[in-house]
Amino acid sequence: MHAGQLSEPTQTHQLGEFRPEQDCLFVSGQSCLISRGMAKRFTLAINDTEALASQLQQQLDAHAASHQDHAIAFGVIPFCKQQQAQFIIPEQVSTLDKQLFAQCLSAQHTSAQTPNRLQSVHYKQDRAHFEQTVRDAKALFADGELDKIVLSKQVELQFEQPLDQVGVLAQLLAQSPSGYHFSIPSQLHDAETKQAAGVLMGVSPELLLRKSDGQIFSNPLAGSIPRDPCPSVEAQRRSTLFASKKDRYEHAVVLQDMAQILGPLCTQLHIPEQPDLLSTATMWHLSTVIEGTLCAPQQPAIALANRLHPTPALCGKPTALAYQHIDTLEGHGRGLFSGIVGWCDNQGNGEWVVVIRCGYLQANLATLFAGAGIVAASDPSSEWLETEAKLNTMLNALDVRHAYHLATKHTL
Ligand SMILES: C=C(O[C@H]1C=CC=C(C(=O)O)[C@@H]1O)C(=O)O
Repeated sequence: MHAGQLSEPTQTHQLGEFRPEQDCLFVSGQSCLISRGMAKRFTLAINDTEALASQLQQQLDAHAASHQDHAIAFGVIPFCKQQQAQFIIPEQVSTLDKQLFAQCLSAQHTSAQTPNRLQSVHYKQDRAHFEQTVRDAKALFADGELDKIVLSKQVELQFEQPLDQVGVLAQLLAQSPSGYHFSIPSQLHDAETKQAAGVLMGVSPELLLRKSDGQIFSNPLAGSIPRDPCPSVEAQRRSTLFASKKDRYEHAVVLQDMAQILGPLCTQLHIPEQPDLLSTATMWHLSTVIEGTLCAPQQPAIALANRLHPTPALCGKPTALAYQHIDTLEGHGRGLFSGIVGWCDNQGNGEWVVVIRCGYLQANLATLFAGAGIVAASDPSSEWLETEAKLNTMLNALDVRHAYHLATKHTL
């Protein structure tokens, strides 16, 4: 594997079956990093970045020494710094071309699978509650305490039969040609609590950090508008988003925070003055590509990513205060949602993206997550609609978008 980036795909032969409950997938650009089997599975505390980086290094070095190989770990770091990160060092890792992997997955999926039939929808936080939290947050802005807070909801979708996880992943690949697809076997909290196992699966549009040869890259997103099938409406939405002072502010707060953290760690840091627009299959976002050269090129990617996480794209500003308010306003833990997911190796390389546009899949249950950045100019109803639009990535992949909207008509 070349420093910090997924290497050119090396494997062109038949991949064999991908089993989401035990194999890991991380897609970046045209390459997929795919694991087979678990050599080691462990959790690590994340509230001390130095300790996290050195303990992970020990695990990777031990694996590399016993296998006379280069070692890679896949990991998920939760939103809350008091919880534990989950890591898997696989028995085998390969890189594969994305199109080829998508074809293998579709071929694997041709067996007579029944469609996912939605039985019920349960909001952990319904529309009235969510909009009230936005109003409560706005009162905090008025007091001058906060600049920004990200508020979120979780929706539980119960199905008649166990979910066809391979089918959901195949759909994510087919429907979202860009973005960072991931599928990681994980526990809802951490391996210690022996929670029912599940799979965290989705396609994140947001790169938190990639490290390559002492260079770092990040692509924070903040400020959003849903896409529209009609080209003229779509053009109007793009210009509305680009010109929106509220969205520009939401975005600027993220960049300021990242510049404060990365600036002292870099000999040069390039942050363009104006954002770009980035599209996913369902949303437009304000987007900025950040590039920097590290003062200490040997700093491991995991340490940099854990230092940046959570940015104000997922938490708020000031971070600690926003975090406290999220805890009370949302009223339920986020767990792995709005954490970070990615890979790292024993040479300090790695790539981490934020855990959004995803779901946690367990047997007949899919728990989906969506959040929205709230600033003083936010409108509660528009923010709710933004979170509904963000759910569409997973609703499309589960093939229940229509059924979901019928079931929740009264909330729109
Ligand atoms: C929290 C989410 O999106 C973040 C990433 C991009 C744009 C965002 C926004 O405009 O609010 C959010 O900060 C989500 O998709 O659940």
